[in-house]
Amino acid sequence: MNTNIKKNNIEINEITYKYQKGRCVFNNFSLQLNVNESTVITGKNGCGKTTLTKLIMGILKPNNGYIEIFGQETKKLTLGQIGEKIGYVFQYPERQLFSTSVMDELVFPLILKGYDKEEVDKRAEKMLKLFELNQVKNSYPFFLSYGEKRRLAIASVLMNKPEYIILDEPTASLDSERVEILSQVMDKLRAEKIGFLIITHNDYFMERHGDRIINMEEGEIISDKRL
Ligand SMILES: Nc1ncnc2c1ncn2[C@@H]1O[C@H](COP(=O)(O)OP(=O)(O)OP(=O)(O)O)[C@@H](O)[C@H]1O
Repeated sequence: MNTNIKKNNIEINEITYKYQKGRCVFNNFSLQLNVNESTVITGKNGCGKTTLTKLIMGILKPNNGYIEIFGQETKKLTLGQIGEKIGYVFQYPERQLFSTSVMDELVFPLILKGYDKEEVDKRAEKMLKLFELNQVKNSYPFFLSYGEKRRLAIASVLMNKPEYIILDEPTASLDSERVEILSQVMDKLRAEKIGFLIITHNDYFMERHGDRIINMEEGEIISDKRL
């Protein structure tokens, strides 16, 4: 295979996954995602969408088969190495917020990695403005509204400038105005050739952002089309 194609792919190859206390979610499941594209995955609750994203991020490990991101097998990478390349916005934003202020939530991970404080602060200020979080910048993330938490979760993932972004139900609890703000940020990222994997039930969002739309049912792909 051409190595360039491999490098631009997330390759999910014949994976089987069963939760310890649950049924088999995937049985011999394969899928290739082009990281320069925006792919939407949709499907009924419980069909395995979130499980798939967690498998790609290395949070869950397949029982059989393998997953490669940018030409490297995820089982040979640490969670941190995967997170450097792929930004993951959780379905429930409170699960990814851990700092004591909104500003810290944005800057702390990058400061820990040794980035220049001035540059990080500048990037954070841009995010606060973009996601309308300026007024709560000193608040404890735990006390934010659900919509604010979601916007903060997305902003903190973008701070890292990932090459690919997975968004699990990004429009849940955002009003239409804020869906539009998010859409415009995503348009800008697309212009910078950043691809997405978006899990959504929102038809408007799907059509606006999907180059490719995959419909799943019980751990299987039932349709896969390009818009
Ligand atoms: N920790 C877990 N332990 C056992 N079973 C689980 C666990 N998490 C999810 N499941 C089951 O695995 C299946 C797939 O769940 P998953 O959350 O991936 O679906 P989904 O398509 O993302 O659903 P939703 O749209 O509701 O988020 C479901 O039957 C679910 O009940």
